[in-house]
Amino acid sequence: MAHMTDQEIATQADIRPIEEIAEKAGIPYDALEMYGKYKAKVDIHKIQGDEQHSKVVLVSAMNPTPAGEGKSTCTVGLADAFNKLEKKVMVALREPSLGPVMGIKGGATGGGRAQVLPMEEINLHFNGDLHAITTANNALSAFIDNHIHHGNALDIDPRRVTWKRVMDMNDRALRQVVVGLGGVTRGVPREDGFDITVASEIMAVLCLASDLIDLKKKLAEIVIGYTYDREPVTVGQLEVEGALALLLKEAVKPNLVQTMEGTPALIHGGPFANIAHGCNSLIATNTARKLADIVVTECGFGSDLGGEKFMNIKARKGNFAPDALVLVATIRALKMNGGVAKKDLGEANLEALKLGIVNLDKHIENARKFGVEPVVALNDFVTDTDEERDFVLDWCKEQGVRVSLTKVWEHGGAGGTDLAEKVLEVLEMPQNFHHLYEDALPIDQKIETIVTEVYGGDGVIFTDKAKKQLAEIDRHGWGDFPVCMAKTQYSLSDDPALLGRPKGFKVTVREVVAKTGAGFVVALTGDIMTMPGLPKVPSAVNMDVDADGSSTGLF
Ligand SMILES: Nc1ncnc2c1ncn2[C@@H]1O[C@H](COP(=O)(O)OP(=O)(O)O)[C@@H](O)[C@H]1O
Ligand SMILES: O=COP(=O)(O)O
Repeated sequence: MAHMTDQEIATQADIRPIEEIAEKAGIPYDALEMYGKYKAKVDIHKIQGDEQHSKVVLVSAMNPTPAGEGKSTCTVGLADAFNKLEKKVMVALREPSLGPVMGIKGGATGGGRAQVLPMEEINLHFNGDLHAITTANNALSAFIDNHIHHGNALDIDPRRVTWKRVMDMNDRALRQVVVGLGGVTRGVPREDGFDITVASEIMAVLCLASDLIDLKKKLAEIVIGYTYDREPVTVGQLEVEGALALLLKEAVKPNLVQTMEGTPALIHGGPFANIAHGCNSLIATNTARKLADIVVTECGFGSDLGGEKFMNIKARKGNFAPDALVLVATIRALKMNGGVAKKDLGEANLEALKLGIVNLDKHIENARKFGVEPVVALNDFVTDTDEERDFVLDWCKEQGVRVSLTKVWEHGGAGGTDLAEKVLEVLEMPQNFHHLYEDALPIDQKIETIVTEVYGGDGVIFTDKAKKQLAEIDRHGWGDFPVCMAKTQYSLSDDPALLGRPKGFKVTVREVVAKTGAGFVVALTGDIMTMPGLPKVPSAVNMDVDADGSSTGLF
């Protein structure tokens, strides 16, 4: 299998009609809205069940290499392992963005023998949710500029429109643009810019809404900018929340697909975890909780990003708690955190491993800060050496943390049964989950808490701009919102070059932006960008499609 690509493996897999998968999941046929033979959307109002009976296993990771350490792969493989152990299990994943697909990161459907199917369709347009979110976001931009053009009754200051256009592609050329050029018939000139769709507040609102009506309520509460008197202007004041909800009425339904071993999977919502909250939707997770005894779900990048935001944002707003946390680690990521250059990560290097393991140590500590017991999944690469594997396994045992040499990429569910057994031990333990901070803590202190407790930093430097924005947030009464940190995924700090377990650093917060529809405040740190750029040689150059529609190069 080593010579086969993920796409080749997925294409050769035995895929079942989606009705069979729905039946296995306990989803009634009349709740399905078919999207071809192998995909469907689910009408959640036709799903019965008690969410509280389900156990939630969250899959996070250590700080990753640019390729990713196998969270999606281990999420799928662990669920397949539970399936092999005859547990009633479902997977809840985020859906891919075309930015990383065409760029460098790849898709979000797992890998090897631990993938969700149909991989090509999921990684390209899937059921159209990302396009619907892009359209709703940009329709709002059009409504804003149209309002300003036609008399501006709400007195919107064109210099203070905070709502940005989006595109689901990495395009640095669109980070800053000017719209409304060409004279009086073409609108009012103003600066604008594009974010990538997965950083849109529309995405965040869709992921945190409980249903379509709640979505519409959250949409109405989005602040799109400020008046000349610095007062916030909302979507509700533009009276377009109904139109936006209409554009999203299909996208708000979760998508049912399957793993290569026939385990039911709900894929819905796809915010990145470095620039957004990095968790799939509450609708999908709660639907899975109603249907399955165990839900395996993932969050982006490491415990410092997706993990922290799952605990402090998604679990808080969803009023539930994770029952176990799987920390995916790889020998290659440990070596990178021990100072090995990316090009040399394939070479055995025990010394670097000993240095880099401090990064994993911090992520184990982070899990326990939330009162959630971690299980380390050492995601095994065929290039790893026994000496390296043994060092990590022995180290974990010395630290008193459960660890499993996980081979789901190579063997599917059969490669994850040891991991599943260890997770089951944790699921038997009493739940001790707690948030890191209470709602009433001021925003700046929430940020300080995250930086010192989760990142291991010494404190926060707020720019003058951020300080002014904090004061405005307090003035408008948004201080109770949780915080969504926008930070590099490579380092615990805001400096991507600081690997391992940096100490004595401060994080610089350059901007603090209230997302009043989603109900959180985004703190932009370091040089993080909300519109990524493409690499010099994007993955796109390896892609092709022939006359019968069969594609190549989708990793
Ligand atoms: N154990 C493994 N051996 C080889 N390749 C792997 C392994 N685990 C993951 N991969 C590959 O690494 C890439 C990233 O995996 P993915 O699960 O998407 O990571 P993440 O979700 O953490 O970003 C995928 O191409 C996948 O096939
Ligand atoms: O938001 C980032 O998610 P991954 O860790 O799955 O790339």
